[in-house]
Amino acid sequence: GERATVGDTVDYKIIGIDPGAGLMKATSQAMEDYNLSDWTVVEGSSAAMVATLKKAYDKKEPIIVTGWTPHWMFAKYDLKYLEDPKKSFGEDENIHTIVRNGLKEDLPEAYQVLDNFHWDTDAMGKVMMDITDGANPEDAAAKWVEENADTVKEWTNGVDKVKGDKIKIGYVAWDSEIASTNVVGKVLSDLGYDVTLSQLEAGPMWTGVADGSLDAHIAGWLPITHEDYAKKYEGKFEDLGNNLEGTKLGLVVPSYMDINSIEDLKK
Ligand SMILES: C[SH](C)CC(=O)O
Repeated sequence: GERATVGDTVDYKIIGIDPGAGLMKATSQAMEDYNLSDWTVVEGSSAAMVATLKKAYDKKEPIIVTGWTPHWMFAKYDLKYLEDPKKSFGEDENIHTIVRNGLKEDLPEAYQVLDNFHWDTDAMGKVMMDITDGANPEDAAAKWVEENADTVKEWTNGVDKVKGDKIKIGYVAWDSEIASTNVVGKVLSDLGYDVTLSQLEAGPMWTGVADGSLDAHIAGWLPITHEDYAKKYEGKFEDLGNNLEGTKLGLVVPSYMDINSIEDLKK
């Protein structure tokens, strides 16, 4: 019979992550832009997506997932982004530090550290790799902080220690944000804060900073990925700028698949 189409080989499914992620919004945009009406994007979680990827990859089976950089999966598996000629996934972006209004007055030392916090995809990648290799996030963060004292010093230089002030930082269980939030949490607790890291979905994370129930999150994928959240809460948070540059979103496949563009899904 005729050659199976790409869709046939993956049951017309793209393995996605949590529905609140901007990546999922961009993926449905891509479904529209490339007329992939007979495809479905499976909602789940970042952890479920990588588990499904591993299962297929270990058996060299076809699979298409929603992916992003930085992510440890690119170091662990031989993967490639499908080209996105219609730019449904936008361009490279940055991750911003988002804090509640009033934080500067209430917790000036934490505000200063959050404003100074900045690192790169290599640094984040190290922490992510340790976590995926079995370390618990707190230990992986403590190890990185110990091994990168000079970088941490840039963030805390001239900032006074505090005596147990409480601070609550929200994050979504994306591998990148599990890493960054545990590193910042460790630095703040070394400064004397009583730190709570609160795992939420993306919407409630933004809502929490806007209504003041969270002091901050360092998971602001902007300008496009989280534009809906940033617009919805405009004026109700302070954007302290980039804590990491050069992120990317898209559809990701193992290199053993002979497709290279989202256009190829039409076949
Ligand atoms: C999944 S990326 C870490 C962020 C997002 O898509 O909202």
